[in-house]
Amino acid sequence: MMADPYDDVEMARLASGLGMKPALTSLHYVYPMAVFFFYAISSAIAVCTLQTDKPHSRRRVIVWLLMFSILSYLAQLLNIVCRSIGRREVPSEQDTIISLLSCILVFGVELAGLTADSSNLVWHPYIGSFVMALVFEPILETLSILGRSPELLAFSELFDISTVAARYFAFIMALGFYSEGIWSAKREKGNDSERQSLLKMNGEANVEASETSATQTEGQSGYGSTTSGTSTSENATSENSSSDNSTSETSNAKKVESPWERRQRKASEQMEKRLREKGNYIKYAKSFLVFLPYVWPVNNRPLQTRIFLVGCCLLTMNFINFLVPRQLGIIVDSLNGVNGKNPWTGVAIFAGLKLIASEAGLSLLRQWLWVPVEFYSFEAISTAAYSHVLNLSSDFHDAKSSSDIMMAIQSGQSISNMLDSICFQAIPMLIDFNVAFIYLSITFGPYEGFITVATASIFLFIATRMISSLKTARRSEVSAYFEEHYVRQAGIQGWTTVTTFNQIGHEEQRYSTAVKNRVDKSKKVYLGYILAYAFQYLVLLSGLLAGAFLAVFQVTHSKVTPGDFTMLLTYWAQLVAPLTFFANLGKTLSRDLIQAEQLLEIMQTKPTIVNKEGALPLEFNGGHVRFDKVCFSYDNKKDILKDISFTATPGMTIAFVGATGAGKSTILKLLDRFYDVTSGSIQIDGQDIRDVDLFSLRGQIGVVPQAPILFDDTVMNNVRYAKLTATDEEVHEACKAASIHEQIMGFTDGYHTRVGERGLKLSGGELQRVAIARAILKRPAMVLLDEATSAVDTETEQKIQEALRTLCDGRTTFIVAHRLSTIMNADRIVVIMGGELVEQGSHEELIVAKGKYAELWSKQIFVKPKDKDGVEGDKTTATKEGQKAPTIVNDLSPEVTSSELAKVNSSEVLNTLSDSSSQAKNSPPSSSSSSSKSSSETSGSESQSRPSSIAGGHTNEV
Ligand SMILES: Nc1ncnc2c1ncn2[C@@H]1O[C@H](COP(=O)(O)OP(=O)(O)OP(=O)(O)O)[C@@H](O)[C@H]1O
Repeated sequence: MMADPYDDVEMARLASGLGMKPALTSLHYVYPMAVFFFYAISSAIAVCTLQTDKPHSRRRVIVWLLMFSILSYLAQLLNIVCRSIGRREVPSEQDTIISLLSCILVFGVELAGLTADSSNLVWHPYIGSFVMALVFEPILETLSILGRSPELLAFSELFDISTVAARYFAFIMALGFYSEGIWSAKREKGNDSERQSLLKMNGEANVEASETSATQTEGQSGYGSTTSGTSTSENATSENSSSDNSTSETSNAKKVESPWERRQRKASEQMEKRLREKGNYIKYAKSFLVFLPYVWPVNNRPLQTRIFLVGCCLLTMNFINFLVPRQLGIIVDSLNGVNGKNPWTGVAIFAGLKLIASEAGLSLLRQWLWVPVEFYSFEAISTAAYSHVLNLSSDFHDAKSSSDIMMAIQSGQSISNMLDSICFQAIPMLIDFNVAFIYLSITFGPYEGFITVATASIFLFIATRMISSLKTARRSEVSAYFEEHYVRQAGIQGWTTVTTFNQIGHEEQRYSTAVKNRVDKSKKVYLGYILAYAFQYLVLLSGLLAGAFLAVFQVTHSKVTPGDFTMLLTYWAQLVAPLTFFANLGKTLSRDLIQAEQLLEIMQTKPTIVNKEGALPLEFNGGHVRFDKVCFSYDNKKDILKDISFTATPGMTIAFVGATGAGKSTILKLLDRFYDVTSGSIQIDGQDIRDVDLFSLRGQIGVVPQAPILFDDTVMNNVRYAKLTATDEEVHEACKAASIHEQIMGFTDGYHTRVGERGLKLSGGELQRVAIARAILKRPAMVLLDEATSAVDTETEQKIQEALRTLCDGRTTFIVAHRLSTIMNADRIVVIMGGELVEQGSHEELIVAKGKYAELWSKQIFVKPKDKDGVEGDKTTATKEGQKAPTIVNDLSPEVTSSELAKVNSSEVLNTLSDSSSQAKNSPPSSSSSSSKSSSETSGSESQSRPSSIAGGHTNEV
């Protein structure tokens, strides 16, 4: 009679006789694990180092071959099951079954990776796995055959051997097709472009094209498209990435982009750009080390100790998470009398463990320890970001919208979030999961361990796929949400316009459409999530059922106790949270990363206007200002100022006249060092302003801007902003000097009246006088007035002129002005045209010179005197060349106008001044200084009848 071929004793004898059984068993476990680790690690490295491969023309065939290999493992498994059913016993080849199941899982994961729609797939993790299979499979099969007696070969063994051989062949074919695809790609590369375009008409090439277009479509979505690191890296280093980006920009340009979409797209593009620059994720992540001093409490021992204790709490929590289900099992066993333990003691221990694991136990302690650390990093990041932004220069603030900057500063929170996700959730959950896997494998055997890992893998795979499939829907929902927000905000902010134009109905309609759109999108996303969660829980349930069936089988065969079964169920319930968390981790991390990226960009921006090392404070000595061949460009492309040279002696008033956009305000900004000159230099009392301490320079200069901006605070605090230590009396005095005191006292709450956002509740004239009061309170050594009286009527202007007289008295003053009354009383008038200084001199000198200024001035005097009602003439006058002429407003009264006219016509004046006219036109710096000297002398003599050069009280004077 033939011996039972599957007699365990016989098998053990044969195998152990050959010493191969233990080796075979180990290899059964080692093989799938080795393939899995190789695949996981090499894929992770490929993602981190932004590796990509070109689209492979044989990908589809390789997918089919891999699918065949997976089926072959399944066939082997079925073979074992059938054999066991035939023998009416439980399969004894536990290691073989686990190995086959694991291979199905590992190669199944690879199959999913191969079929994922990514054209720039990195191939070496797959090819390496196939090679490993080619190495392991023959060894395993040989050991397995050697372990059997040759005479015992039955049909099932022959089937097994032929299945392995077929699979072996499939792996070889897969490698062959891979190499063939690489070679043909190389050959095609050598072909001319004409032939390549013809080839693209073929089926395979079309697949390639469609795959590429799929990637492009993903790239086109641009903003927020980096939820998966893989896709980011793929897009980032794709050969076509630049064209992708341009396509993306074109497509984005076509549709109207909301500010939110723009922000997201830019952040995403910025992240991709930096990734490309850095070359891999590791270097990219390293750039975030700039935040380390804000996150890690350097030199703060108490906080460092707290962090250490938090780490201990987390580890203890892991241990408790393991003890709780185990204790429940012990209680059940003690109730059943299995372990002979006292159930009361068991319950008391259980209660203690639950208390420690609860929100009132370790969790409370951990949070209590962590709160100061969390607030430390929040405080450190926020203040550092705010201070950094305030210290950045004008070029940065010109280029960024304030809302973008504010959003970026707030995103400091996302750095804490990222750390929180990784340190307090991801790492502890990973530990929990591994402990569960090991403990369940030990208690219930490797099948249970396999079920745990398989369920987790399938769950994570399905969850991440579902989340990414909902990405587009979610994105359009957020867009719709912001659209709704903008429509609502626009309606409320622009309420006056809406009401004035009688468009309330239109706005209501617009808003209801936006809300409906958002609700529709939200419903779609909501349903998607419900379905996704249902599916994920089905997977978990299947795993739980499989595990439970196995455990019940083992309980009924007395291999484990009912308590172990209870422990298993409790453990499973505990594992759901980590799995759900990991499924969402990629999404939350990439969102936080994009936000942190915005802050990183700002933190890496360096101010362009900085103090030179060892810069000394400005030594002010009267205020002798010299512009020496100053050239300037905002963008280093278009010249705004060209070779500007002039000097101002202490106490002099210089007025700048010129067409709008000529560069007048720019001159004032250069003087206050908001920007540095491109070439040439600006000196104050012989010191180059780039060499002196920036704050000491600005401390000496008082500015009254064209459109002053006030804080939404009281009048008192707004004026006091110029000198925070000023007393109420000093503020009152400054306001009196600015002729605004009486008006302020007339406000409902006097000096404690709030001025509204940006000073909205004040009139233009009030606003400018408050700004002048501020400048007076500062008591600057030099004054810059940028159209300080542009927004006011004549009466107010007179009051402002009085205020300015107080401010400018004895101080070197630079004025950008459009009013004749202001300009003609200046000691020096500088005419700027298209960024060039075309002439300079006093009013009389320029009239005699008959240049641009005289032309303009006479036009205003002759053609457009102020009418009786006080209506001003046109602000701009077109020149013959069609250019914008210097803007001067004739604000002189008819009486003054006629006396000025008489002055012009008086040959006496002309004769008197004709000598100096030659010096006026285009005077070089040296002559300019002499001219300025003569001017200052003139103004000095004039100042006897005119106390201050600027104010002078033109009505009296003329
Ligand atoms: N921050 C900036 N960035 C880039 N270009 C700028 C910036 N500020 C001004 N410009 C450009 O520089 C030129 C000169 O501007 P500036 O404000 O000095 O003119 P202006 O003579 O004072 O005009 P206006 O009389 O209208 O105030 C203009 O063409 C303007 O568009």
